[in-house]
Amino acid sequence: MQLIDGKLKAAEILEQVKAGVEGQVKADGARPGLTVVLVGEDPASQVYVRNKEKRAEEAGFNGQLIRLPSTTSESDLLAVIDKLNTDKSVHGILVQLPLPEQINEQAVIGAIAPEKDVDGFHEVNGGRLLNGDSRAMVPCTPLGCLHLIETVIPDLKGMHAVIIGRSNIVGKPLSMLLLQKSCTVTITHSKTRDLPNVCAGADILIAAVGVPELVKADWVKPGAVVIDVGINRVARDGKQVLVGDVDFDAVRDIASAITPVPGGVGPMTIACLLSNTLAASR
Ligand SMILES: Nc1nc(=O)c2c([nH]1)NC[C@@H]1CN(c3ccc(C(=O)N[C@@H](CCC(=O)O)C(=O)O)cc3)C=[N+]21
Repeated sequence: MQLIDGKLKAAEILEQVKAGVEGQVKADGARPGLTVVLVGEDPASQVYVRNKEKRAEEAGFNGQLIRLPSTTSESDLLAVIDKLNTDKSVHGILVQLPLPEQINEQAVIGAIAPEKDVDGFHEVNGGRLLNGDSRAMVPCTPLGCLHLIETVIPDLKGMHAVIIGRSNIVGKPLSMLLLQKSCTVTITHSKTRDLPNVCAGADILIAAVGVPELVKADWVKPGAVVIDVGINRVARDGKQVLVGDVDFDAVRDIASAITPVPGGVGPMTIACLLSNTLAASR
């Protein structure tokens, strides 16, 4: 079994992005800028946002974090986004999800200028991805998954990819990326009948449901490539640990290659975010 090292691949991408950022600064004197908007104090969000800031700084971006109280109204948040949309020093805008319940997420995402939507969540970018339009800003986690898959399978033509999870941020966009690479794509979800058996037909199995260690050994075809998008905090022996959606210890000897959690898809998400931001600044 080959361990797919997301940390290493992410570091490679970040080196390239860093060089691109410096090139961009020399070319037009302006440093690419990423603004992250964090509403409320969700502890997991705080960790992610801090990681993003760190990586952005290392890669030479102008990073800005806007913290707003959890009581912020939708119209106040929309006003902040309006300002960022017209600010020429801001090339990428990321509004950390989830948002507090008084705020409509789709309305907020739809208010971001599509060319600054480095998450790729705006409906214009979703539509472009669906159409295979190269102007699409592609969501970071699916893009990171694709890069990791391509490190072990350079030519994806005709491969059967099975995705567990149909979310707007992972399952659906990833299905479009893999279809574009001429995979045969199956999207499964909570109502799928005989899920283990469907998964066992996969050459490439991607788990993105948020159920700790759902995927067991007999769900995996021998030699399959397994990508674990899950990040679940669970208690084990009185300690908090991170586990994925795949039962790693059971599956590792059946798969030909597998991503770990942590150190797999997570670091790739951040690397792709910064690569999207560099592209936005161009
Ligand atoms: N608008 C928006 N865009 C996002 O991209 C977005 C978001 N909202 N909300 C939350 C999720 C989650 N997310 C992660 C990114 C990196 C790691 C990551 O680097 N994880 C490390 C471990 C981190 C740890 O130790 O907790 C790893 O897997 O190795 C995890 C999770 C981005 N998200």
